[in-house]
Amino acid sequence: MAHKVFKVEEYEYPELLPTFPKVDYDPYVELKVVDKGHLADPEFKSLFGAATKVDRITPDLGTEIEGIDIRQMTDEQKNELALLTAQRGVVVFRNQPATIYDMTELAKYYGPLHVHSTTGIPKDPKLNGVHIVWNDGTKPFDRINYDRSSGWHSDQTYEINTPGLTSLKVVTAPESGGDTLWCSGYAVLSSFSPQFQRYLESISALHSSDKQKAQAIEKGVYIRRPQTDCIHPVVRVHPVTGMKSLFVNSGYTRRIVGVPKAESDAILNFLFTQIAQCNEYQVRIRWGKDTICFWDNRCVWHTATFDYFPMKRHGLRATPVGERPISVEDYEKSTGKVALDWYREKMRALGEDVDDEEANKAVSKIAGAD
Ligand SMILES: O=C(O)CCC(=O)C(=O)O
Ligand SMILES: [Fe+2]
Repeated sequence: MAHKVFKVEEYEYPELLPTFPKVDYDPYVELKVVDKGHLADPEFKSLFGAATKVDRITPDLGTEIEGIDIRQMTDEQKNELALLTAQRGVVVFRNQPATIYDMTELAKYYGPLHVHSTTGIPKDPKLNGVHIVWNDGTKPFDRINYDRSSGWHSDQTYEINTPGLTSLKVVTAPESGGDTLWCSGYAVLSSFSPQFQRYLESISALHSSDKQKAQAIEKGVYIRRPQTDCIHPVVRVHPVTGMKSLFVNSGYTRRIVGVPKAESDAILNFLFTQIAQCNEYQVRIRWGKDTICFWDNRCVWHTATFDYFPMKRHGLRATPVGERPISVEDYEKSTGKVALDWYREKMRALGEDVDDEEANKAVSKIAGAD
């Protein structure tokens, strides 16, 4: 079957299509980033006070806010957005005239921008910190080779400082389809037994850009920074919420370090499957004209949906990096606080209590241990 041809000259945003310049970036070194969420009013008075509607899309993650133009936010509102996204995982704004230049300015408020080493960037060098999502709608989705579980990922976890408060605007959305899903890393972790959580808290994993680089080489794309791999704790603590989040993903996590390969494979496969299957901890957002979604890449995963052939889809992402992932042990040592468990905090907020002893007993009963 002959595929239709995409004509740049007929397209609305030709200047925002991906380019692959032959430039060399320096390798990343660790950056000190202090999260703006620390400065926020926990009651969100500035942000919610100015909003006309605040809707919790699911009980556990995703909030949609109406009545705010993100270009006009005060510093107080920006700080509250950081805290809200750290708590709710995803925050959605509709009808936003903000351009990718506005989104880039806002992202810089939160931290240094991540500059990608292989994916397409707009030709304006001022936008070299922008990641482009682009599907020209000329090729049907490859159903045969698609690895379903590998769709779920968090962004660029092979870096030392991994992305934090990320925003995406789909400037050309298909008429229907092309939704994005997010899943809560806090909630998935808390769904495991206390024993298994303790094990996960004690290990680290290798994250790699290997596959992304190999794909780029296959397409003849120039690699703008040498390959980066990094070892991170499997459970990281969000510095603002103090909550533990599961931090492995099928896109970039290759190996749990220091354990037999069979154990690493079994555990990673189990975790990746859980992420894809926990629909009670997921939210699915339909893009409309001028929708902008913010997510906290430290505590959610995301995946796109390829159901829109032969329509086009074009997204622009602004990505500030956060702190180098903090393990439970380091967090507790450096702050003197106990890292929090999402489910316990949720129950506490509902006036209930959860006893680990009880949970342990329940688990051993199910396992037939007594
Ligand atoms: O296209 C999407 O919905 C998400 C793409 C993505 O993974 C990203 O921009 O990081
Ligand atoms: Fe992504």
